[in-house]
Amino acid sequence: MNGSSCADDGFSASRLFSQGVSYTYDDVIMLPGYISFPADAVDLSTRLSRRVPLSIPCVASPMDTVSESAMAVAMASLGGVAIIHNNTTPEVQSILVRAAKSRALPFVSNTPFYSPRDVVADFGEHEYAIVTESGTATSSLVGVVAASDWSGLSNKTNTPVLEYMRHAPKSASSTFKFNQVATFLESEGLDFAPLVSGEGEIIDLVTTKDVERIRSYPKLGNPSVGSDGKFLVGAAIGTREEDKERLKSLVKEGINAVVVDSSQGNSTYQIDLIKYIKLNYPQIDAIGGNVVTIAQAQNLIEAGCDGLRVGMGSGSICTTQEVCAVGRGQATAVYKVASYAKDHDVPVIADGGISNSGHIVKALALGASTVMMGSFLAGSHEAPGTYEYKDGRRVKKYRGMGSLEAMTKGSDARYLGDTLKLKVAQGVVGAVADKGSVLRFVPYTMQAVKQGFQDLGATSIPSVHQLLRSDELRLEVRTGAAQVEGGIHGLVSYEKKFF
Ligand SMILES: NC(=O)C1=CN([C@@H]2O[C@H](COP(=O)(O)OP(=O)(O)OC[C@H]3O[C@@H](n4cnc5c(N)ncnc54)[C@H](O)[C@@H]3O)[C@@H](O)[C@H]2O)C=CC1
Ligand SMILES: O=c1[nH]c(=O)c2[nH+]cn([C@@H]3O[C@H](COP(=O)(O)O)[C@@H](O)[C@H]3O)c2[nH]1
Ligand SMILES: [K+]
Repeated sequence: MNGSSCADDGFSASRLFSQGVSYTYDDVIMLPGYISFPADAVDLSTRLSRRVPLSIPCVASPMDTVSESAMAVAMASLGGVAIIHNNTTPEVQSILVRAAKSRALPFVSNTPFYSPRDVVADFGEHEYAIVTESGTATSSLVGVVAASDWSGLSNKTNTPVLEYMRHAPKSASSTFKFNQVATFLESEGLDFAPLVSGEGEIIDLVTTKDVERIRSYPKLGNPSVGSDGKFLVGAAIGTREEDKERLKSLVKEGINAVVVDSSQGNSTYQIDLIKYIKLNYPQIDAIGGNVVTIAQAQNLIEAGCDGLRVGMGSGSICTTQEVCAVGRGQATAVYKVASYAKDHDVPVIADGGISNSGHIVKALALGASTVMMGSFLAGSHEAPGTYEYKDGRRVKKYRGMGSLEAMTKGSDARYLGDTLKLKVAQGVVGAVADKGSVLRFVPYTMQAVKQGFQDLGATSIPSVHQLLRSDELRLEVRTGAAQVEGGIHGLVSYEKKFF
């Protein structure tokens, strides 16, 4: 044979990933395809698991510095989903799910509640407080206090709320969508309004500032809403006997999917639990993991899982590969597991190691249906915790769930009093830079992913999977020098702005 053909250019994934080398996203590069459509024509809709559709392939990781109620409502508003972490009591985790499920707007204000008889010692950073008969969300609304009302008091330590609150404020329905709330505040000429549910529970307080903030972000697409008409919310559980009780209360709160959280999912504990979930809660999608091999995936799929979480040691805070010498390069892991899972109609979540939009394009092109992110979302406005300053930079704490600090946190008996008497960490505690709101940077990230798909010649996630399976997708390994060349290099200084 003379000359070269297209089939000689680059490698198919099946060939590239069968040479005994563990590759990660940065090791590989994809060769461009043919463009016959605009980037905006790319459709990123997908599935988290067998029966949970999403309009964007983004999942917030079940970590206590990433996914609580505010992340859940923001991700669902964007068309993604968050998995509420389980590093807390079942009661608190259920409250976090309920708070997300009860909202229809992409924010949670954490406005405090007081009774009229209370004396406010410190208003903190809050702008408003809600006053109800008994000081709880479920008793009747009597007023609202603004921080300015409180700060103007001459005798703060002796004045009950009743004496300076604003009486009987007009409230809006907690089921109002963003535009309805905006119209309501405008037409009533209000600066704020409590949001009240049909059952009379006070869900939150919305202000014109919130409306302006949300308006300044890119327009929201199709939100993730379940058959109950509420935001899609997932939750994580462990594999202990007591996790069955935890699951029971999470199901009561209406979770749409449960993630069985473990670094090594191929265990008798997880297999038994997945079977238990499928038997007792057939309506809930059960996501198993983590796995990085076909054999692990096979066992969890046989147990009945509806989704698979792929990644071991690839996370930014992970030390598993260092500590246990077990894991796999993330590109290889995603490709191998997805190649097997697709034959069983089980979507794959590429978990960990995502630090830019290119990694998301690669994960999806290698067979994943979604990506799960920790550090990428942790510095956001919606992540739990408050901002601090480190060396002049605004940062938020981000920690591994296998870090000593997370393992010994408060009430969780998962590790305390365990058979494992000597605790060894598999994660670290760190901090990530302030990234602003996920409502702003996730849409830009998705636009970048669409541009990557356009370059590949794929109009959707199923279509990029088709390119992969037909061997039309061509890849190569990048040498160290090629990786340097692919990054920013040779400049005396530069400013990197993503959007
Ligand atoms: N994706 C990754 O690479 C990694 C993730 N992590 C995260 O850290 C956290 C902790 O992970 P793991 O330590 O793997 O948690 P785990 O709960 O799966 O395992 C902890 C220990 O308990 C044992 N165990 C679990 N269920 C049991 C049962 N019913 N009876 C007796 N023993 C049982 C396990 O075999 C293991 O020794 C998770 O949030 C996980 O996602 C940790 C390390 C790596
Ligand atoms: O080895 C580990 N030790 C840990 O303490 C730990 N905590 C989380 N994870 C996993 O990392 C994922 C998030 O990774 P990224 O920050 O890279 O998105 C998460 O989604 C998890 O899969 C851990 N892995
Ligand atoms: K790592």
